[in-house]
Amino acid sequence: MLDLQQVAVAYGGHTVVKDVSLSLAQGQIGCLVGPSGCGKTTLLRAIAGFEPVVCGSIRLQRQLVSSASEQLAPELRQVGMVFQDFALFPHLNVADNISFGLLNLSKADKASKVKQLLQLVGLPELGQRYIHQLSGGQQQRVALARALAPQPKVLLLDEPFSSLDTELREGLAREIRQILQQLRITAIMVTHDQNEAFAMADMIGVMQLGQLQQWATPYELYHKPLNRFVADFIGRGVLLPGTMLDAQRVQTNLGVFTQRYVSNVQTGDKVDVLIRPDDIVHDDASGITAQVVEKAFRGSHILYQLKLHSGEQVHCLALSHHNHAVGEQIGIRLDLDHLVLFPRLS
Ligand SMILES: Nc1ncnc2c1ncn2[C@@H]1O[C@H](COP(=O)(O)OP(=O)(O)OP(=O)(O)O)[C@@H](O)[C@H]1O
Repeated sequence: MLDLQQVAVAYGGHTVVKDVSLSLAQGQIGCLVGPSGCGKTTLLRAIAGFEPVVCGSIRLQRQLVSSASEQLAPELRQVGMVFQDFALFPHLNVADNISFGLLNLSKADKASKVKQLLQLVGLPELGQRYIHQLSGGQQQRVALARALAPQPKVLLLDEPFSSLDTELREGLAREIRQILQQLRITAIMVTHDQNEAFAMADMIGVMQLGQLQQWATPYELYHKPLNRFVADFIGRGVLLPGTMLDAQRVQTNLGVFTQRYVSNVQTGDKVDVLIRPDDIVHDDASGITAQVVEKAFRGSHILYQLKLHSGEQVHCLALSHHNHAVGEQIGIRLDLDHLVLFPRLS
């Protein structure tokens, strides 16, 4: 449906997006994450047709829309956009904002379409309100309805929730996912927030310095990061030093761990083992202890930052009735479902 092959985009001869290949099937939602300046918005703008590609190709429903020699104008791509600042018209009411892009429709058809869209985004009563009379979350729903009105082939969302409260974001991301799934709209969203990406995406792309490091399902990305950058970027992972005892067992300061599959490592190799907060279980009966350095209450859980006796620090997600003070030693054990290892960079 949406297919990018080896896309490169440059500003004034300086390449800021390099060799990006990804694809989404009809109705799938993709998210792009990565540090500031890594090229996420530029890639989105290239898909929309606002930036030309210097290499590679972009296809929408098999139609070539961008290549080094061809460039379909943005207005001919049938791409919808939702922006961070909503970009709604303050002098128009909600209904008129939504119907703004609906050309060639009778007044009655426009009204019926607007009614249907307001229903879809959960604002059936608010058509006559002005934008300043809406909350941030409601404004973003209107922006979504406006982008969906012309029935775009693909919807692009550029940090659509970043000006909203944290508590609102994840809920709205899930809700918008349901709306898009209901319509089987293919969408791609840029975000800074991993939780938002996890709530929204079928596929997530992690970008670094203009390159796509991994394009995978949220599960795969979390559990099988392809490289250190992805492991480090996604999900509060810590890389704990270890030494391979043989091709499957690794010795660390938290004990010996066995991997089910033989990977590309040999006896004696120095490696780093990826440890996520949910891999470390708080266990009073364990002989291994660590000191609480910091704690963050998360309602049902507490996220502890712990210092091992060797000095390394790890995170531990414990049930919140296990409430310990900073400075206390607590028992821990490692409960790893599978090992993610990277050869140590010396
Ligand atoms: N119009 C422009 N002209 C020149 N360089 C630009 C332009 N827009 C962006 N850049 C540069 O291109 C690179 C990628 O920018 P881009 O906005 O795509 O990153 P991003 O990942 O979306 O960042 P952020 O998360 O901060 O929004 C950056 O180095 C940026 O400075």
